[in-house]
Amino acid sequence: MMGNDKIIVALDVPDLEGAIALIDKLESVSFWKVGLELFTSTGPQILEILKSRQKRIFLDLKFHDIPNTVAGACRSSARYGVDLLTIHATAGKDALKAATEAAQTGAAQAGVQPPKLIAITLLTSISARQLAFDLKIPLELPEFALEMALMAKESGLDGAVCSPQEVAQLRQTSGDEFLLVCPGVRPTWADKGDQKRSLTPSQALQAGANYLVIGRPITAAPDPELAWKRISEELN
Ligand SMILES: O=C(O)c1cc(=O)[nH]c(=O)n1[C@@H]1O[C@H](COP(=O)(O)O)[C@@H](O)[C@H]1O
Repeated sequence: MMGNDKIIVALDVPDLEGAIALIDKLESVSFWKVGLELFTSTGPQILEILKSRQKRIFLDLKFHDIPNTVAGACRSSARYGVDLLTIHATAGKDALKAATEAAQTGAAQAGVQPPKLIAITLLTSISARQLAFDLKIPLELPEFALEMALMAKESGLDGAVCSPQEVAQLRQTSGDEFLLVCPGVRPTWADKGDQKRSLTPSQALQAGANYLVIGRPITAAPDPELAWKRISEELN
């Protein structure tokens, strides 16, 4: 299958047992995302399990703190030898720069490849209305996402996380080398849940995403294998 190496499946489950069951069930998934729920529960043990199965890892801990603290977190994360790592762009330029350097340092200390550090532009669960009325950001949503991505790029990050609805514009502005990862992806037959700015997997890839992050449409499906197969087939 061609399309499915571009899909990162979100392992959003509460414990190690549930995670292992999914990894074993979805054998052909090669790239898994470990996020706040699972990592808080299991710690690095889940990373060891994924590595022992030769899987690629997106460690999505979405750091958002002062420069010194995010740098420390990125240094520690990079030692695990993960492939992708996230930080919020709104932590600011100094934090983004410190994080970039620290990720390199941590990886070098452990003798592993440094992760690609990518910035969250604007969470895909936020609507244009919420951006304006709750967060009081006086910019149009696409412009805000773009500004965050450009700041991340200027600060030396490898890429950004954005919704599929902004990815075409970000691709056009940030060039071919900048990694663009899109969560908030929904096949036509799946529930939107809390995602506000979604497109289908094939639309998101056509718009310029390097990777798609998909969780519940696969992991919460009555038959996760079937859902995974269906999505992979829709992409090919
Ligand atoms: O960093 C992320 O991966 C992320 C950023 C974002 O803006 N929106 C977003 O949904 N995510 C993650 O992507 C996954 C989406 O999961 P589903 O909505 O179940 O497909 C979750 O694990 C989120 O934590």
